[in-house]
Amino acid sequence: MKEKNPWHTPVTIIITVIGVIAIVALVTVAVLQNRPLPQKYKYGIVLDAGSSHTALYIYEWPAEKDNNTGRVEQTYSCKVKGPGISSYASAPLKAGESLSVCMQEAKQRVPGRRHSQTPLYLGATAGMRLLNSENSSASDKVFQAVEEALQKFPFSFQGARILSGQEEGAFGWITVNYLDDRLKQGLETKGALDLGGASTQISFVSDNYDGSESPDNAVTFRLYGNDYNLYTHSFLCYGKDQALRMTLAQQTQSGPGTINDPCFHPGYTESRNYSVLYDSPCVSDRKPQGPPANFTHIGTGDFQQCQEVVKRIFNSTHCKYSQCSFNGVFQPLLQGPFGAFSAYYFVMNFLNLTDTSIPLEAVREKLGHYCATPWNQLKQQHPKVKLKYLSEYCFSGTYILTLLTEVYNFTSENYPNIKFIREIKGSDAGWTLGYMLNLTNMIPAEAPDSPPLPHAGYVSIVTVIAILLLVLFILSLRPLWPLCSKRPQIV
Ligand SMILES: Nc1nc2c(ncn2[C@@H]2O[C@H](COP(=O)(O)OP(=O)(O)OP(=O)(O)O)[C@@H](O)[C@H]2O)c(=O)[nH]1
Repeated sequence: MKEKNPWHTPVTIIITVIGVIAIVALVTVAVLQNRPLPQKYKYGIVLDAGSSHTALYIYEWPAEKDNNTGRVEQTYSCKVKGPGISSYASAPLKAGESLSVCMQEAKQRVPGRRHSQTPLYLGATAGMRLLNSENSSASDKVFQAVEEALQKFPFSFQGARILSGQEEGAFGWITVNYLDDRLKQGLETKGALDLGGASTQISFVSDNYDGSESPDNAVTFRLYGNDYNLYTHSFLCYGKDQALRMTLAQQTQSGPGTINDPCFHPGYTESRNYSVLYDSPCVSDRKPQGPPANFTHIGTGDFQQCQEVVKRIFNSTHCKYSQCSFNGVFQPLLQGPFGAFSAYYFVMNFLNLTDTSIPLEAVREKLGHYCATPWNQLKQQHPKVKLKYLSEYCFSGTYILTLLTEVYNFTSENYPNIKFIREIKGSDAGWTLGYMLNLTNMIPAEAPDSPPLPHAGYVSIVTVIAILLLVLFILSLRPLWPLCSKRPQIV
């Protein structure tokens, strides 16, 4: 008689089939449930209303990562045609109109279904700070016009306001360190050096600064579980355009008809209007009495003399703190790497001086050579560069070098710690990203929970467990094995 194979009993077959189905179902559900969803994005728009011009930035981040950050990226930037909004004090409506081309572009770039949830911010910096201090009603009218213009767009407009110098410095520092992934990882931070048209900011963390000396320069943050005591200062009127006005004011104090300016190239001659030059709160109190309407601005192209003229706009005679940069402003010991952006980058990039491993002496020599280049020769060499920019690079380069080495006290040892940067990982260095991250609460105070397993890791673990279960299941049927392996006996 043929002995029945115990594997062929209906109960065993049913149990085996159910077990296999259960395991397959378990793996399938795990894989499907944890499959990465098609990415959905959110957007934010920030308008940087600077003294020299306005720029629009669009940022994008995966929708489900709101609170986890690390992934916000600039996807688009648009330079508004014309001057900064503070220049429209006498025709405020034009300030609003000037934004429309970039805003229309933003409307195209942000998907329509996201328009109403996309926050739109406008932050104004030193140009509006100066206008507000000089004529607050004119500044209010400019803001009113700008707000009315922005409200016409389908975004979620969150208001237009002037950033304080401290905010501008601190948000620039956040941007640089966020993009460098230094905050999330709790790494040593990078200082931020920002040179605008009307103000300049220096922000860094120093071990010898805890905010007790000169508390006005302190900003404290808790980001991703780490505490930071940031030193920051914004020098109003020390952006490169206003600094140029101040050096010209130094040289025209007695109201001459002609000035020989070492910061401009030999052969450069321009007629300038006294009223236009002194039409800024940075210099208006120094306007000479009864000057002629115009003066002739003649370049002599001498870097060393230019540096002497530039140095005169920094007052280092008084300091009530342990140490100061200038104008009696406290500055702790410089520490760590620095990112220098905005005009620092534009100017040093044009001058081919972004490589900070070049010894300072060689940088001075190069600048000396550049400043001495005749104006006509320079125009021929750079036919496509805006004449205003081209004429000012000698002054701007000298100003930057003087500010960094004579005022902030960078030396040959720590000058190489500076990196001149325009952008980091595709996002412009500047205050706008830090501002948006802050207003949208995208940088948590505490470190986010450790991330779950990556998808592939999760699937592998589930598969291994399923295989183990299958093996265990087979082993559990072991009592049937001897029967199964016994050769059927024929009686
Ligand atoms: N060479 C060059 N200079 C530029 C460029 N864009 C802006 N600048 C100049 O660089 C300086 C700083 O520009 P921004 O960083 O836009 O400064 P801003 O926001 O207008 O000024 P603040 O309100 O003081 O922050 C200004 O003098 C601008 O005229 C550029 O593409 N090339």
